[in-house]
Amino acid sequence: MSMIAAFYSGKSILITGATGFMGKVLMEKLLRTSPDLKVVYILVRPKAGQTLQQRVFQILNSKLFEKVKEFCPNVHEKIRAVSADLNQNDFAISKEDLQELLSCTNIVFHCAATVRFDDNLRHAVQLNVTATQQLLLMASQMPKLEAFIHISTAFANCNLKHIDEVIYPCSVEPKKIIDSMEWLDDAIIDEITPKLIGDRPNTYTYTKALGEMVVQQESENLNIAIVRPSIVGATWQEPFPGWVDNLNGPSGLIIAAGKGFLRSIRATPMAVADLIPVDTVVNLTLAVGWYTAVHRPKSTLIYHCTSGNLNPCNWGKMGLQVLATFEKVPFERAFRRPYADFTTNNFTTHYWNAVSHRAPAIIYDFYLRLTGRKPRMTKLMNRLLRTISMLEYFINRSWEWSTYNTEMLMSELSPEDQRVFNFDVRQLNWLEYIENYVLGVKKYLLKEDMAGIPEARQHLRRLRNIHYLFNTALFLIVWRLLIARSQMARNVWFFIVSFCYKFLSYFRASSTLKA
Ligand SMILES: CCCCCCCCCCCCCCCCCCCCCCCC(=O)SCCNC(=O)CCNC(=O)[C@H](O)C(C)(C)COP(=O)(O)OP(=O)(O)OC[C@H]1O[C@@H](n2cnc3c(N)ncnc32)[C@H](O)[C@@H]1OP(=O)(O)O
Ligand SMILES: NC(=O)C1=CN([C@@H]2O[C@H](COP(=O)(O)OP(=O)(O)OC[C@H]3O[C@@H](n4cnc5c(N)ncnc54)[C@H](OP(=O)(O)O)[C@@H]3O)[C@@H](O)[C@H]2O)C=CC1
Repeated sequence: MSMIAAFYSGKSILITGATGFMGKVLMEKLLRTSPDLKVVYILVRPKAGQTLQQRVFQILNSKLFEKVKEFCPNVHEKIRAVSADLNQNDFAISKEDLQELLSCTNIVFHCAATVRFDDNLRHAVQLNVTATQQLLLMASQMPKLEAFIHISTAFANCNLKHIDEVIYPCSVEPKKIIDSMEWLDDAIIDEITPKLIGDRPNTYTYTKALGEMVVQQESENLNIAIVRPSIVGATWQEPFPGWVDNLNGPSGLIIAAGKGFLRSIRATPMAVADLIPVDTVVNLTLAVGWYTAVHRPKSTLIYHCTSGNLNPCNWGKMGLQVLATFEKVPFERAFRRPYADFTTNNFTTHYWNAVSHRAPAIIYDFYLRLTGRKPRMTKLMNRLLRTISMLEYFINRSWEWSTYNTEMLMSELSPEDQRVFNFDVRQLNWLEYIENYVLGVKKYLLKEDMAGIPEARQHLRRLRNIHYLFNTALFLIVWRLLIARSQMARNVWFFIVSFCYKFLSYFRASSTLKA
């Protein structure tokens, strides 16, 4: 019997960010392994014209939740969606809901965050710092609370090269930042943002670091732990391999490469690709929840959920495997045949951006205009290049994360728990994982049917022929122009033609002699 699964039975669990990538997998695993839990409260906001109920209904009826329904047929009854917006004061939760949350919650998993790299500081602070502070305040009023688990990121301190499982202070106190957001106007905030974030690449990593400091300040009153995942990718094993439902991290770029838009990217092939499957993160998070509640460690423990020091894979190996998988399972309706390469300096990056990204987009838009359609490729390509520029920081560096606490926790688990809540990334076979990831992107993100593969192959063959035709035509045009304008080109041309003629004559003569 799993001790962790038994621990969550009968418990009331509060999850923020349950509609997000990680939150959904967390909720699924909890319900599947502990179908006797009392209730899962999820803080949800209405979004994109959908009510809370519609959002929850959509999630529970998705492919991800198919398996859980076998273990927990009354899954709908176990979930209680509470209307809440973490951008609002007191989360705009109704008094009755708040009362119920405060009096019943046993465990809190705080996953909600803005993960956008380009968010303005005000919004990132509101969600990643102020909302964390408010949630901790709520937690301090929960008499039955056993553990509060905060999800941070391994990149919160990406300005350092070696990162330990400790909280590193930021130069300005989070309380001061929160206060200043109240009275500073947007223009001034934008101006001071680069100074505040310092040598971090974006507001996301900075505000996640501030969020950790807020957690630390509350750690005397509460039983808290922090989980720091690195780049969270598709599921490895559970509930099935390859599940992914958003474009964050590598997923968006896998699509861009598979559809033939992405041709080159500035990346360091030998840099460690510190990817971690989402189900591994969830297993560790649930184990941390159990350990924190049952063992009540004296201080706030931080757990790195990373792969680099235990089972490293680099971007070069990952990129090659992604491309190899496109050969087996091509994506449908590609713009060009999938092929991409890494560049390593500014000059080649700009060159290939112009030649392989911008020029084909301009040509295609010209073709769209000619055929009376609206041009769209240049806009799409600009967006892709902007996305790449935001991710480049993470694919050109390597970090070392110590995993002492995570390994300690692994050794504390029973063999059954090590199996059910497996977070031992040493068992991960990267080539298999990446292949399943690409397949998952095709099936669950692009919603493409495997039956369409022959048609996709046929489409790629057509693209190859167009490519050859285009190159030949381009060569002939350039050559014709050169011959018309330069004596030297004419001389070279006559030399090649006479050489070919002599070679053919010799070949013909020698074959006649042999006969
Ligand atoms: C040797 C052989 C070489 C072979 C090479 C082969 C290449 C194969 C691919 C290899 C993959 C390499 C992958 C490297 C990836 C590295 C990732 C590093 C991530 C570090 C994570 C740090 C850990 C964390 O804690 S953060 C959590 C993760 N967060 C993110 O990833 C957020 C990133 N996204 C953003 O910040 C924004 O979305 C942004 C700024 C990128 C774009 O903002 P914008 O306002 O322009 O767009 P959106 O409104 O968001 O969306 C517009 C449009 O674009 C689509 N889209 C969104 N994100 C992505 C994306 N990442 N990639 C592609 N497309 C994206 C979105 O759906 C929208 O589409 P619409 O159709 O308009 O709706
Ligand atoms: N994905 C990754 O690569 C990594 C993620 N992390 C951390 O993991 C956690 C989960 O990330 P992930 O699942 O990928 O992120 P997602 O963007 O998929 O999910 C974010 C969640 O936060 C919720 N949220 C955002 N704003 C609000 C709001 N104003 N009110 C209520 N809820 C809100 C979203 O709700 P809604 O659906 O309504 O938008 C969503 O449920 C985050 O803390 C992130 O920092 C750490 C390392 C890497």
